[in-house]
Amino acid sequence: MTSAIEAFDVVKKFGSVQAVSNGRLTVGQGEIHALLGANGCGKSTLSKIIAGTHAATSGTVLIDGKPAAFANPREAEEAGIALFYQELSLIPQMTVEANVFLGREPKNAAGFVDREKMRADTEALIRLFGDAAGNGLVPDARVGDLPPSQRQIVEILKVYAKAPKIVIMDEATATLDGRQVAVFFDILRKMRDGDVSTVFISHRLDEVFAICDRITVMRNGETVAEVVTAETTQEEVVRLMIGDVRRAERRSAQAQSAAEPILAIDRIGGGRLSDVSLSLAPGEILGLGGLQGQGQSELLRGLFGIKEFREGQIRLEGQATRIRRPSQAVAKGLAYISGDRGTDAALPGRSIFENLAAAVLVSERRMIVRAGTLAPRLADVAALLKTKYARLSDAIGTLSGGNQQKVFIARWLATNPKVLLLDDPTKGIDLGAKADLFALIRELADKGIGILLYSSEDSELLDNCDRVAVFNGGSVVTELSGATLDTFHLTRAAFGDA
Ligand SMILES: Nc1ncnc2c1ncn2[C@@H]1O[C@H](COP(=O)(O)OP(=O)(O)OP(=O)(O)O)[C@@H](O)[C@H]1O
Repeated sequence: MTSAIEAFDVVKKFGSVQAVSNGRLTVGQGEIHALLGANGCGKSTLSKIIAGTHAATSGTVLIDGKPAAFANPREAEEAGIALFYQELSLIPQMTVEANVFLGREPKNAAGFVDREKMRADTEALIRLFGDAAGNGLVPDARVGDLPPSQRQIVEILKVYAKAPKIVIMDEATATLDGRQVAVFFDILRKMRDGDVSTVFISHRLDEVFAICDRITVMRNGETVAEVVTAETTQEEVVRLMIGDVRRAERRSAQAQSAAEPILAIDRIGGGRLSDVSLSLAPGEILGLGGLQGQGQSELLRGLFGIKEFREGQIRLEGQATRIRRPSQAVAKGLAYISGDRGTDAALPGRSIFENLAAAVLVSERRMIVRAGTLAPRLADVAALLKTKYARLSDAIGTLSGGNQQKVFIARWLATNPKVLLLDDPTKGIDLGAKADLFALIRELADKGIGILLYSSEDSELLDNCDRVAVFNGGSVVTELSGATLDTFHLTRAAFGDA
């Protein structure tokens, strides 16, 4: 029997970025097939090539045994392929029915949009979800008024409204609750019975093992394995995802259990976060791990008062504390550094000196300073960071990204913080600068500062943290230290198999 999808030797370059270097995917008719791999390994790119959203740089895609060269998603759709977009494609100002049938509205004999049919068909689709659709999900509801889970259901319905033969579901369950996921899986199985083929992309191993017949694993742009779900284990699949990694040398965990925590957070919740409890010892580097967007940045931003938590308690050096604004956080000895330098940190167009001075001015509540008194203080801190600049009066933009980031760390050091909140601080900086930064971060920890570090790169956490709390769906699913602080345990917990 010919396969529904057969893709091989697929290469995709975006400029100098090689998103897919050797993609391969074979999906049978009436099969639910998982495409798995770490963040950024090329899953979305490969599936968008199959669905006609991207043109491959080279390679072969066969649909039902015939070469597919779709010029655009519309042509792929006409060939029976429907893609669920990770980044929702709905138009919030329009109704559910208008979104579901956008661009494909049913017409009556006179050639006008057949509103009754559109409504009836939308109702029938919503009924697929039964009670799990929840209140208010009706054809004439405005999509922008629906909560995220119902918007995601509308996106799913939009896919099935096309009566596709091949469906690509990219992170389609991300905001669904447990009952909605169960109903969605029933729908997937019914479609499978009707010979629809599904490519199922998910970061949740339990879902993959619950619903998928086979699993293709990608790593760094390459397909590395294809396995039959019933013949493998979650542990085996995690090993395929991470490949051969030599165990990182572990620094011996410092004896911190005796020390009173410098920061303790208890059952923090609200927004993406739910029931997060953590404790940070002085001198400790506590990593926040897991896949991107699982609540790590929200926690750091909340601690810095950028957005207040709805529930839970924070204690700083044993004292219950509320932090409503960044200025309060600074006054209490917290410092926050984000890797999004351009948006969060820089005073663009201003001098290195002004950028260095910003944090001191906030923490000391000073409006006017004489450069003469501040300059030596800040120059010392900058020197500590091995920052390479000609003059403090040069514009911040004259420094490389790595050196700019050092400036942003340096300016907080001048305020003598107790806790450093590092939010993916090395994003986009080069390897040498990273090594300098982490050496500095460890030096600061050795001075007794407590450090919370979120990094989107697992290796940074494994190489630099004393402990790592792994986030999944807004909660801490496990804490790794000592013998469990390795790639295998981190990946496994991040994918929900704690
Ligand atoms: N339009 C683009 N331009 C430049 N680079 C891109 C583009 N799309 C993807 N990339 C890069 O290609 C690589 C693969 O990305 P892709 O989105 O396919 O990964 P993924 O496995 O789907 O990741 P995730 O699990 O995070 O969704 C990444 O390094 C990404 O930054």
